[in-house]
Amino acid sequence: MAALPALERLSTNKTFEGELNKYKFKSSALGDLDAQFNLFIPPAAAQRNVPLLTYLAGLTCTEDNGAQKGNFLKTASAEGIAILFPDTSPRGAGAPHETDSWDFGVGAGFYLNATNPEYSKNYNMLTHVTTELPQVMEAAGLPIDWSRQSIFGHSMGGHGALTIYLASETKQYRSASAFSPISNPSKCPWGEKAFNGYLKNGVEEGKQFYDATELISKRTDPIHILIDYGTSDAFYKQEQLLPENFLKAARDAGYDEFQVRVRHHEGYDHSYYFISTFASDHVHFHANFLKA
Ligand SMILES: N[C@@H](CCC(=O)N[C@@H](CS)C(=O)NCC(=O)O)C(=O)O
Repeated sequence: MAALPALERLSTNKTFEGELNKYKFKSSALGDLDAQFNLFIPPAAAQRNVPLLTYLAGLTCTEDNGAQKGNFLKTASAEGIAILFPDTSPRGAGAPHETDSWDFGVGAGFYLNATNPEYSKNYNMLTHVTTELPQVMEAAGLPIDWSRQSIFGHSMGGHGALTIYLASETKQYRSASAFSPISNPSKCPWGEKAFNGYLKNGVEEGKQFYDATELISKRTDPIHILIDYGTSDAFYKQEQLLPENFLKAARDAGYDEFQVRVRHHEGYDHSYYFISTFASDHVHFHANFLKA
């Protein structure tokens, strides 16, 4: 196996008695392009390795949106949980149409591994997030307890968190949560565009491997999922999110509200004002499982 790439630390900021560090490394999952991520380390890491919560951001975002505007760090500091903030796509691949629109290509990797040969060298955010980042961080000796991981995200990142959690046969993550997730991507315009672009067999392939509503129908074991969305979310109204489809599939699969909780909130929209309002609920939710 090739040697793991070194991490270069680009910045460090003390915050809530912990540290937010930004790193860069050469990512083989993303076709040897430079990749960046932020990592919040809570003060408890001075005593012991700490659990890791991975936050996946939405369309047009980078590793900075969640770290700067999510309002997760105060609760993560108090709970003794690290948070990993990956980027949302490869940068600089030069793949066809990757900068033509904001909902495909750069800033819109959809947390899958592309099978269309035009994208498969670079657009492998699934491997980047679930395998490569943990390996690179572990090799760098960062103070993480790798047996304790959970995952959450927003919009496209909510789709990523739910699908990664539900598809995982290795049970890498103990719980998943999402703000305003794209919950049934094979039935909405954002998902159809992504699947038809990145995947050789288009929406059919997406439906099989990367659609939370489809995936939950195939699960029977205990799961832990929390979803929040706002009723004034313009993308919800445009039927890009379809959380009702996911809820119905979860109930049809026999999951009750203790295993799959979907909450709607009057008047809230799709923005980080919504996310930051419910941020601490999500970190506490994951703490229940990460610290069990
Ligand atoms: N650029 C889009 C909006 C994209 C958008 O709302 N992205 C969400 C994720 S789906 C986001 O988090 N944006 C970055 C931010 O609010 O910091 C538009 O013009 O409608």
